[in-house]
Amino acid sequence: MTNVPTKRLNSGADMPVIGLGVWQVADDVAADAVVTAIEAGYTSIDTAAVYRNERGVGEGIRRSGAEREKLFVTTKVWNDSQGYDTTLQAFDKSLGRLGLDYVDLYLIHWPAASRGLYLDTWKALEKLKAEGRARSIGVSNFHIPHLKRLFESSDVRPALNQIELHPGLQQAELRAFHAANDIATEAWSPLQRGAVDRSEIVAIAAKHGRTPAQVILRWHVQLGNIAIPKSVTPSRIRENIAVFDFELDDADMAAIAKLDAGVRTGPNPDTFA
Ligand SMILES: NC(=O)C1=CN([C@@H]2O[C@H](COP(=O)(O)OP(=O)(O)OC[C@H]3O[C@@H](n4cnc5c(N)ncnc54)[C@H](OP(=O)(O)O)[C@@H]3O)[C@@H](O)[C@H]2O)C=CC1
Ligand SMILES: O=C(O)C(=O)[C@@H](O)[C@H](O)C(=O)CO
Repeated sequence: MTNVPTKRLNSGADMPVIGLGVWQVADDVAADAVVTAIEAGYTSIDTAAVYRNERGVGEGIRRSGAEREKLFVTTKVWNDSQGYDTTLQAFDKSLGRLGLDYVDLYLIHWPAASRGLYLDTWKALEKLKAEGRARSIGVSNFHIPHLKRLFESSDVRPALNQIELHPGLQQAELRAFHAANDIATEAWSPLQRGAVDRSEIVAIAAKHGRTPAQVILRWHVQLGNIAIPKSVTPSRIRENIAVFDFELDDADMAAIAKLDAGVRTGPNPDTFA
């Protein structure tokens, strides 16, 4: 069983640097994946209302027998629930589906700026944090102007920003902004949706006797990112956290830095609503 190191968030919470993602996973499969992951040593699970598998995640948590306090559960408010009252209602529904009485992290899933509601949504998250029902609060897919607007309207900084981030989209400017403002960077699609077999990555993997996915996840860890690789394959679930007993050297890190192509696999946060 692997022990996953944690990162201290500005909320004071310690978040595992690798967690399990469950986008596009049905309830029953999610439950099995969560059990496998917890048995392998994961304590962090990333879901969202829009994934429609919060019930499965909750079921997996209960089936695993893990103590609630040892787990770190993240969920997110979807775009069509943005707004103060609607976010509070969406949160209650998420908690009900998960079968939990708090989450460790609640995120605004997308800024959806054209809806003009993310500042109101943030106020709702502040209330949930004050009540202890969301132990940390944060955002996802926010760009620097979205974050600056949030800073102007609130003294509570997001604990993290969950963004698309992988070797093909390295987000240097946004990561530097996070670092300067004590916001952790969390990488979604950290494996570029499974496109791990680039020749440069394969060569580094061969050098270390590791898999390409492990090289990419180790790269995230060494950059200081939190990563949430998704897998429903038990061997891969285990593989993806076995990255704490080797190190990439400067040449490896430089070779991966060169793979940045600014290419998104997902929507553009400036326009997605
Ligand atoms: N905030 C946001 O807007 C978003 C958040 N997310 C979150 O991030 C998580 C991860 O992102 P996601 O888009 O799922 O993509 P990932 O980059 O995690 O890639 C997942 C794909 O990689 C495959 N895979 C997993 N491990 C390995 C491995 N060791 N070797 C080879 N292939 C592997 C999986 O296959 P298999 O399962 O068959 O093993 C799956 O096809 C999501 O599940 C979700 O929790 C994702 C998108 C947007
Ligand atoms: O998976 C998520 O968390 C997302 O928000 C995205 O997948 C998003 O829903 C999308 O890609 C829509 O095409």
